[in-house]
Amino acid sequence: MTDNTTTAQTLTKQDLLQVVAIAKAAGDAIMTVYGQDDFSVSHKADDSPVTAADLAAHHVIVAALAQQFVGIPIMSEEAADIAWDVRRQWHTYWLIDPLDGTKEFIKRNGEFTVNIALIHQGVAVAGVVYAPVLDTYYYGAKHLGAWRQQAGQESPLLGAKTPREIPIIVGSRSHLSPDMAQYLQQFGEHDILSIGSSLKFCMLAEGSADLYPRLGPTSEWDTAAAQAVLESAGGTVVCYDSGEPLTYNQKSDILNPYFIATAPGWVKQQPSIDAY
Ligand SMILES: Nc1ncnc2c1ncn2[C@@H]1O[C@H](COP(=O)(O)O)[C@@H](OP(=O)(O)O)[C@H]1O
Ligand SMILES: [Mg+2]
Repeated sequence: MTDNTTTAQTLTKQDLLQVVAIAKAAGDAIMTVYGQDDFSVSHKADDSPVTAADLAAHHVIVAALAQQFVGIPIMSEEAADIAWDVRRQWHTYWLIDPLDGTKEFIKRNGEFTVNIALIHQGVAVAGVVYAPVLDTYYYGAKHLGAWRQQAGQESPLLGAKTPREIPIIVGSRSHLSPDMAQYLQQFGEHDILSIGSSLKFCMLAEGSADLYPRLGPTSEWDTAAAQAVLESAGGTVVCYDSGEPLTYNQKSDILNPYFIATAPGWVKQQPSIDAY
């Protein structure tokens, strides 16, 4: 695919694997910084941390996407100052978070990801999530399906085989909101797993967790790629207030509303009669 007539509908599996290769190149750039004894951390205007790794990955991705998918606009967390009047005209664009989970990167716990999403008419239609330390790729497109690749082996993402008796709920390692505890009261017995970055969506897609309620702030680039993967695997991501799918580029504000992500096949268990 080499021209700007490309739309989400014509993205092929080969195109998707090209984006996987771009994510790998960005991951390599991140790992060069990760391997250094000391790297400096600065803070952006919103006080979120940024490192040389975020910027290196950003440059790798932007250069490669611009070369391989000519004419498709790009928005990155590290180059987000694009006027709403400009980007509201975009029907198709790349939305990237070169390093999601910067706090986890700084803590060196491996729970960070490279995220590249293709947005078409407000919908995250394709995405690649790469966790370099875990050597794991998650990728998918709505019209193609979703896959995980580990140690060079690709397998389809299908969620959990049967609903679990005790659901596994995932939350942020670094940003657990007070609203979350209240929300969780509606569930009976459940297990909670904390993990950084967009890996939470991927855990739903691969069936290692069931529910990801995000009752706290995220930006559109934090969620787009992983939402595309999860929905391509059969899961859902809906706004907490409206129950409508989480969308992109529909408002000038880049912050997402609260949302609930569910694994493929998730069915909320009704409280058993013993609970009364
Ligand atoms: N107050 C806030 N406003 C906007 N985004 C926030 C935020 N607090 C956390 N986030 C987002 O949450 C992401 C990390 O998610 P998690 O806590 O699930 O690991 C961060 O991504 P970055 O690491 O790319 O900055 C950041 O964008
Ligand atoms: Mg992020």
